[in-house]
Amino acid sequence: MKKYLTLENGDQFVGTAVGDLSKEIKGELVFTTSMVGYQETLTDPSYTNQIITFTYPLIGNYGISLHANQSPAVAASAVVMQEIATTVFHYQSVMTLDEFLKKSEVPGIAGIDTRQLTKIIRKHGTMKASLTNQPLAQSSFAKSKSVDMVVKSATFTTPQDQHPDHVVLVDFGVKTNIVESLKNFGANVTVVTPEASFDSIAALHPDGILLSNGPGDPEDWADFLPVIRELQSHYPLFGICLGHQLLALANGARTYKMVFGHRGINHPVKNLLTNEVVITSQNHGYAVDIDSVTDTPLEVTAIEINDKTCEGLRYPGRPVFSVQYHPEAAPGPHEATRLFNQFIDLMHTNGGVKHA
Ligand SMILES: NC(=O)CC[C@H](N)C(=O)O
Repeated sequence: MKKYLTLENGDQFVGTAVGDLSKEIKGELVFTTSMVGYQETLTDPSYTNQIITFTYPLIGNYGISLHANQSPAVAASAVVMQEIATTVFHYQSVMTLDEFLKKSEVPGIAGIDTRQLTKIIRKHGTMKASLTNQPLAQSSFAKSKSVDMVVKSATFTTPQDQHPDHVVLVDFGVKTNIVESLKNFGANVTVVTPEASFDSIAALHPDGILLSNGPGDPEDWADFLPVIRELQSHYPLFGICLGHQLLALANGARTYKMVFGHRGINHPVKNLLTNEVVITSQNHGYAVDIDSVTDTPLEVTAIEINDKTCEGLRYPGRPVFSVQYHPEAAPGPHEATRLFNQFIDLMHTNGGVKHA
């Protein structure tokens, strides 16, 4: 069965339908250069409402495991591949990628020249696209908000340890491995939604606050910025990806939409304080305007080597910092995992008490 991928600029690709065969969708077309980790990528909530193109030519060859999901189901709207593996080899595999997509009711298209498609996205930038069962004579791409801001309403805690560091994690669409990484470093985690007020967070007696990753335009979260301003003056705070962008906005810096973003697992980031370079996992389409940080109380601590964009911030004099990349990886290299350690250390030094 054929499937049609139509881009906002009129370009059209024809391929084979995979996953949910009947479903037709629209979304923002992006590409990731990750060679592995398709299951983690597809279930990362930051990809909500996006159509993911994998630049790696063969996807699905080690199947789907019960342990790799970053959220309960596939979060991306659709997937574009050159070739989808039908024969799967891995001892933990419980189903094929095609079965996983079908189960998640997510459509896909295979047999696409993803190299040509990626060149188009790199030239014209990420754009809206649709996946349909019939060729589109003329596609209509209504102006819409970047994503529907649907976030989980559940608040959960991990079992109490004897002396746990208590992290309150504000969930804008968190990846499972951020919660797991905090737990691995001995923290007790309570997840709250961005509807939480400062008082309701303070009532949980946190030792530290984590602002999570999440989909969409950071400017859509303006209502939560006053809460961040209060949180950062009371608690150690760590922002990851969207959380980093929100920390910047809360302090008066600006964000902007990048041409095609950073999505991959080998982005080199230079720490400006130590001159050290780490290879990082990334998935973002917006960035903090590095020049706009100058007029804020924040300091830029890291840049992406290739395009010199802002990758890290800190608030001098306060135990508050953030990174644009994903230290929890999943998928990706584990070089930056120690940032969780740094966060735990800040909570210990600070003792979770008011620091302002
Ligand atoms: N991974 C994320 O948190 C992504 C942040 C934001 N939605 C962006 O695309 O820039």
